Amino acid sequence: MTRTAKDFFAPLAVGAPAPLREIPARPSRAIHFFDPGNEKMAAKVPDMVGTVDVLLGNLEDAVKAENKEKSRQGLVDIGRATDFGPTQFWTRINSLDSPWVLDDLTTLVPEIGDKLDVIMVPKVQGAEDIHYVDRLLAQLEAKAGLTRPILVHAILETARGVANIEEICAASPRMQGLSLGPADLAADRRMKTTRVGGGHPGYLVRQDAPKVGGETQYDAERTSYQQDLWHYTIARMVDACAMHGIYPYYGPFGDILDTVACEDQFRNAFLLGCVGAWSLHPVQITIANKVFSPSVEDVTHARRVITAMGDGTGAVMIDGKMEDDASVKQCQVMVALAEELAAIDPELKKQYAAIPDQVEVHQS
Ligand SMILES: CC(=O)SCCNC(=O)CCNC(=O)[C@H](O)C(C)(C)COP(=O)(O)OP(=O)(O)OC[C@H]1O[C@@H](n2cnc3c(N)ncnc32)[C@H](O)[C@@H]1OP(=O)(O)O
Ligand SMILES: O=CC(=O)O
Ligand SMILES: [Mg+2]
Repeated sequence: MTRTAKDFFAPLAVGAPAPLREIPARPSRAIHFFDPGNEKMAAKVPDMVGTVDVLLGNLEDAVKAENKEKSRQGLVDIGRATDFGPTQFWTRINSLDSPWVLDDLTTLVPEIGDKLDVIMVPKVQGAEDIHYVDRLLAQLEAKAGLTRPILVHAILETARGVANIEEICAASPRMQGLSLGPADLAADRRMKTTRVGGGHPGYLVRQDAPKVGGETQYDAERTSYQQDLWHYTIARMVDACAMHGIYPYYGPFGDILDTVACEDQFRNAFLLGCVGAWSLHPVQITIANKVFSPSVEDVTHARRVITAMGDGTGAVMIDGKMEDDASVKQCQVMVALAEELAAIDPELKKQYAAIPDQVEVHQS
């Protein structure tokens, strides 16, 4: 028999901390990946605290098999030595079918479980994977005497994971969010690409061939438009996360030097409802912080609409556009995010604080 609603919020091991009833909305515009076993990267971590919303010590793909233990120990050392202040501290453990994951969890929880906010689980296929991690974490938390539950984030990077997205989101009160993993997902789906995220010049639609004198000119110059390979999956992920009160993220963008296309990909995700993206290189932190913070123009407009709409019902005209109960709700989302970010980002706080409140409206 499945667990009842009441059981859902009971700890899965005697002495484990009580599950959270709501996942806190903490800023996480960039989830910055570093290899804790790479001395050069690890040395930069203390100075990155406060400059990025999430620092994630990666133990999975991108860490060579022969370095798995070194990276795990590096993460323990960093976790013990670092005061993370306002920055969240996450890790990505090895996949559940790997020989390393059990040692990842049984080492990290007792050693630095009090510092870890979220554990990212790769290649999640269905609810059974989350149930396994959920119970094991409860046992380890109880043994370690932790007082706050470690949250779980799943990477959506298999076709089965996408098909089971709803049950994954609903599998545990620990579920914090989902990230799109476009590289593994492309391989698992047998997509014919060789990239880590981003678009593809071959995935396009072309303008119809023009007709001249009744003859269709198939050889004529025609405009073509590159399409977004990831639109379907991101949109699905956003809906599933919103429905379950957890947070969606775009994942990696592997073309580090193409900061322009990275910004576009991140912005598409932001507009569709994602709260952040992965950063693989320090240059991508700046991009994510910019893109996933509402612009001053958007916050200015949102505040004007909220002020004009009073109790939030009815319809008004602002700058020639109709605003009503539905658009004011979008504006509330924008302003709530701006306030949340202003609380941790002094520069944004200054920019948003300078926005005037006056608005001219015509009541309809
Ligand atoms: C599909 C997936 O699973 S994606 C997630 C897994 N992948 C990752 O986590 C990749 C993380 N990033 C990296 O490994 C590296 O950034 C690479 C390999 C992409 C590029 O590394 P480099 O060639 O060293 O980049 P570059 O020369 O520009 O680095 C400049 C400096 O930034 C440092 N740096 C690079 N990436 C990072 C990082 N993610 N975090 C902290 N420091 C970094 C470098 O060590 C270097 O330091 P130095 O100035 O002291 O020499
Ligand atoms: O882990 C991320 C991916 O794209 O694969
Ligand atoms: Mg992957």
